[in-house]
Amino acid sequence: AFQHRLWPEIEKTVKQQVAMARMGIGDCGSGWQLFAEDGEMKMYRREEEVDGMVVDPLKAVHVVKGITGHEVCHYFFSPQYRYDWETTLEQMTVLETISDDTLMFHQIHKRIWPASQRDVVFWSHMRKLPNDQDRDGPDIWTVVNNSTEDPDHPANAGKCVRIFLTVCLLCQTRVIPPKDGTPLSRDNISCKITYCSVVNPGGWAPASVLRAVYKREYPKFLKRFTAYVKNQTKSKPIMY
Ligand SMILES: CCCCCc1ccc(-c2ccc(S(=O)(=O)CCO)cc2)cc1CCc1ccccn1
Repeated sequence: AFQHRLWPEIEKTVKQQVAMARMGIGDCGSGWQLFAEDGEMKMYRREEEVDGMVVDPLKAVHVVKGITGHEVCHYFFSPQYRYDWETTLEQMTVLETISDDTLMFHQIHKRIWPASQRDVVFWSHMRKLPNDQDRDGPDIWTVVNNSTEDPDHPANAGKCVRIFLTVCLLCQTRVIPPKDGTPLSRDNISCKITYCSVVNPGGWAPASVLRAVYKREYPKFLKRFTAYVKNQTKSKPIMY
């Protein structure tokens, strides 16, 4: 098939991000600190600064009943649903359809006082991965979003400060077949979600402001997004 100019970068980044997402939190010596918890959802961050800017890596793990990894990735990847669950989104444009599982986006996020407004250009790729741990286990699905350049949307040309991010959503479906051999229902499935992100906020923003924004926005985002997927799928056939 025709190779898009971004394909080598996409391949490399997906493999790298999936490997990192699969790594556990490890013991507390690994620098991961739990900063938010809500039921099955646990959010960790590492405090890191680059040139005095906060670029704290974030890793969230969540287990949600009644949905599959394919469904979670479908609603995360597909542009037509994004305004429904991404509350900080002011504008989203699909810049290029690279393939049916790879898109390029420009997003302008709502301004968060006192920092200046941010925007981001990134490619987004959705992929099913073989479950190499458990051969006959359900597949693993992932979406990787990674900042990229677009000549028509140069960084910091307008009112927004350009941010740079790498995001990996990794989903592992779990099926517990009913004892009595009845057909599978949503009561017998759950999805283990790992969400990893590293965001460079671009222009300078006070560390206290950034950390407060992330502490407030990330738990809200993951809870709202997963509740959205449950609600969208509850009366639809299971998409494995
Ligand atoms: C002063 C604030 C500077 C940071 C603002 C910022 C930075 C990045 C992002 C963001 C977060 C998740 C993605 S994604 O996972 O790819 C999904 C597609 O939208 C893309 C962009 C957003 C926001 C705005 C605040 C904020 C922080 C977290 C979570 C949600 N909102």
